[in-house]
Amino acid sequence: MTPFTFNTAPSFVFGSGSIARIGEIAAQHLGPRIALVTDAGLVKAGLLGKALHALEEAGIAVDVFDGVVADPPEAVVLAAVEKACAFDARAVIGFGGGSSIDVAKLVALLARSGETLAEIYGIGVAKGPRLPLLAVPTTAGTGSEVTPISIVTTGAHEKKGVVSPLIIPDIALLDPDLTLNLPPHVTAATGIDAMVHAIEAYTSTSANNNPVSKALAKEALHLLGRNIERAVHHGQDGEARAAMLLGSMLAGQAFANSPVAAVHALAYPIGGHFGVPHGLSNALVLPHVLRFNASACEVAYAELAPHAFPELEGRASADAFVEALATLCTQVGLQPRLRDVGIPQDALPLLAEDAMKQTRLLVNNPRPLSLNDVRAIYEAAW
Ligand SMILES: NC(=O)c1ccc[n+]([C@@H]2O[C@H](COP(=O)([O-])OP(=O)(O)OC[C@H]3O[C@@H](n4cnc5c(N)ncnc54)[C@H](O)[C@@H]3O)[C@@H](O)[C@H]2O)c1
Ligand SMILES: [Fe+2]
Repeated sequence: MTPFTFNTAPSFVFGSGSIARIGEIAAQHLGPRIALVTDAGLVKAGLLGKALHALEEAGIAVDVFDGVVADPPEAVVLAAVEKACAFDARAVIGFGGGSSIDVAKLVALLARSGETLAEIYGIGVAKGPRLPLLAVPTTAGTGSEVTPISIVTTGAHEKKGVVSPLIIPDIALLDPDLTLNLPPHVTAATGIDAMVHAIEAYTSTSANNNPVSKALAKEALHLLGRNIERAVHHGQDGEARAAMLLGSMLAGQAFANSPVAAVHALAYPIGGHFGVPHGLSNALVLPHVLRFNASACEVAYAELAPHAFPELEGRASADAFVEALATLCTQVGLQPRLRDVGIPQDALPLLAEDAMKQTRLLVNNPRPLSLNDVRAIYEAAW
């Protein structure tokens, strides 16, 4: 067996109602002075109330930064770091979707290490140390609570990653109740993102693709594929929400160690230039990238098919898997074409050029892509 390394968050707490334990957990692991990073939508939705109450009960001083926006730009990260430093925070909580958790990771790092954001982009560049960090996901999508990744949008509309084991949270607190009121469209987009993490981790050509990631990817698809429609159409279904949250975390663990590839490389420019949510960006290119990859993934896609789609048991093939995914994206209400989200056809060459800059992801794709291939995929997706 090929040697490999597997890193994940050292501890996580999972369960309905577990947010009530945040005070006790923070007191034990984070200490009495915490910067909490979130977005205003979550505050408005009243999602923070229980957590803040529990933290207060535990005698913890909390400074809330609620300025995170989707696909967070650099300025938001810098503002959050500044606020945490002014408060003299000794630990950080990221509370929200991938955007809030990604910003929190960088706050924990930059507020302690003195490094600048500009100098830590890339794989394994950050030096640390960082402040203790707890992640509380409120979407079932990115798996950011267990990944070594933080994605930031630069001034040039490019989505850049800070990738380092240093920013894997110390603890993740996963309470599916927090996701019960997630709107259907966000549930759908984030759920498809999680499925893409599992698929791309499974077929990643990374030298560190490994049997643990593969096992996690299959289990993740099992949970996500069987529950995404229920979660979208019956948002208050606690069992479906729990399965989605667990599935997204398992997919996160999988791709944290066997990194994602061309679906993400082609999705990022869509988010960077047109503000299309990350999961929807993935869904828009997913069937087209997988059709391109299919000749190199006949076996792998056929292996995954019955995990995500029980109806494909006994008649699984790469083609059936790809078409079932395309159908699923429309069944959960996601727009099928780039034109449906307002992307003009003359923007496709720019998107293709930017996608080619995502070399850290493209190197993991099971079939190599040229600029012409990427253009053709965007054309097919338009
Ligand atoms: N770090 C990683 O490993 C990783 C992996 C994939 C994607 N990402 C990044 O994560 C970001 C996307 O994160 P996301 O898809 O979780 O979305 P998000 O954090 O951008 O949130 C999307 C929207 O959903 C709302 N929302 C979140 N939780 C809610 C809830 N429980 N109830 C009601 N509304 C809620 C938010 O207020 C926001 O408006 C992108 O920047 C993407 O590039 C990171
Ligand atoms: Fe993703």
